[in-house]
Amino acid sequence: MYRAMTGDFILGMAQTLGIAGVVVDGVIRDVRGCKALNFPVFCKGTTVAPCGKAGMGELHVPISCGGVSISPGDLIVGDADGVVVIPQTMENEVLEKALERMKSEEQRVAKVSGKREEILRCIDNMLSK
Ligand SMILES: O=C([O-])CC(=O)C(=O)O
Ligand SMILES: [Mg+2]
Repeated sequence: MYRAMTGDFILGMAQTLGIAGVVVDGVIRDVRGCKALNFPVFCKGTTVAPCGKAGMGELHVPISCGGVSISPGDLIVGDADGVVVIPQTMENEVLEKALERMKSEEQRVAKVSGKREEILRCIDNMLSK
């Protein structure tokens, strides 16, 4: 069984210290308490097994999390669907593309919203590709 990387006690302290959120390349515990914190936490699952504390760790060094390389200064963005890492050097390019994508999604929804014929045309179009 995997051991927890953290639980509601440690996460509560992180929140109080002003940390914006936590991404764990592993599992956490104390789910009910973690949810009650209303603090962003991303993890692979949950467990009952407590953490095995192992030293101080390091700050401001490149890491690998979930198989993704992350350097100090990179943006970590998460929502209900998951987490992405945006390299600092690509920040503006990714933001620009994300805004374009949001706009085209809005247009796509507006085109079919409440319109049966448009929905059928849209489905035909998607299935013909
Ligand atoms: O397993 C641990 O010691 C971590 C824990 O429960 C917590 O932070 O609440
Ligand atoms: Mg605990």
